[in-house]
Amino acid sequence: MVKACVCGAAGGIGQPLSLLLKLNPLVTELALYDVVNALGVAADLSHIASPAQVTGYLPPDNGAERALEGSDIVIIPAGVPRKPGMTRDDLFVCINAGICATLAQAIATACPKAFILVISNPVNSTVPVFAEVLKKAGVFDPKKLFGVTHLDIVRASTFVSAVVGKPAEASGYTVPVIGGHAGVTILPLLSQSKPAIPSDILADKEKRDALVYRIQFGGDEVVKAKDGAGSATLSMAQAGAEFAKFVLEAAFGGKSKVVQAYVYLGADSGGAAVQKEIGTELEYFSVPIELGSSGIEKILSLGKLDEYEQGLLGAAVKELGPSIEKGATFQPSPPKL
Ligand SMILES: NC(=O)C1=CN([C@@H]2O[C@H](COP(=O)(O)OP(=O)(O)OC[C@H]3O[C@@H](n4cnc5c(N)ncnc54)[C@H](O)[C@@H]3O)[C@@H](O)[C@H]2O)C=CC1
Ligand SMILES: O=C([O-])CC(=O)C(=O)O
Repeated sequence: MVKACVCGAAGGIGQPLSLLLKLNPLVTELALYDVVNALGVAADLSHIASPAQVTGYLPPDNGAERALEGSDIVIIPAGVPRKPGMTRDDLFVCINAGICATLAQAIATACPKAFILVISNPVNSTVPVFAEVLKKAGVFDPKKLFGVTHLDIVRASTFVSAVVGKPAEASGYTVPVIGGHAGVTILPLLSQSKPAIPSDILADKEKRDALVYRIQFGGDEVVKAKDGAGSATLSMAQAGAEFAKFVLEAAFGGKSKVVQAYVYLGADSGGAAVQKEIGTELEYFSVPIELGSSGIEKILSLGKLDEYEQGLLGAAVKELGPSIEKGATFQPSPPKL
């Protein structure tokens, strides 16, 4: 029996993400929480013939806590998306930090042992918000908190295939992406791609710059194309559902998996060795992790970065420091649920 809860389930990401979770055979109970339309989305999905029993919850009568109660995994795409001209950082002050703090508090009360997958932006700061609220409540488990950066990995794979000139499905490029989830903090390790990217592409600075830029600013490409109607929703839903599947298969299906996610590297996390590789004691970074039955089984080495990637690392670290600080020091005056 596996209970999944989606917070922000009626939104652009929330709806297709909930659909994909409804289709995941490991999920037997799916609770959908939102401040609007959660009951409608739940009724709609409940007509699909798959194992998960779907229920919807709105804020009245502690709806968030009732939705979260006993959840094994919570996936959070609640909050406001970007419009053209905005950075992800603008969303923090806007409202998302407060929403995240409120939901973290509800999780601490209702399902403190759940795996927590944070999609709400800016991930570089919202994950520290979650960690701080959970720490204060005495229930923080660094092995179970993930900033979802999986869309960057999905994009890297797709864009590399396009440059190499092979269909994405057939070529199956897997490119590790480390760092954070905003602009230059997104650090694709093209030199570690499997299969390897042809060396003439990596050696061509202009081609490599363009490829790296597209991966780092893929989110902006969608924000611009949607022209005021939000940011990536469908690709994010697919990436979020895939990442959730990896976590669930490792926890409940006996299948361990190595992926990258934005995780806590501070005290007692097992992150000291990777902090040495990064060259600073940043408390959060997207790093390769081995998933197992209790979440992060092991934080793994970044592997060898080539000279080009070493150059990108400096810029990523410089921007991440203040973003983490902002999240970690956020003083919640949460909106009413
Ligand atoms: N991590 C990543 O790679 C990505 C993150 N995002 C982020 O995901 C978030 C959601 O994006 P969209 O789904 O496009 O936005 P959306 O506006 O379509 O949906 C957000 C949903 O959250 C709900 N919501 C607002 N306050 C809430 C609260 N206190 N509790 C529960 N639900 C609440 C809204 O009612 C809405 O249904 C944004 O912050 C966006 O920037 C988007 C794409 C990729
Ligand atoms: O760009 C945005 O605001 C949404 C996002 O995080 C992405 O698409 O990577």
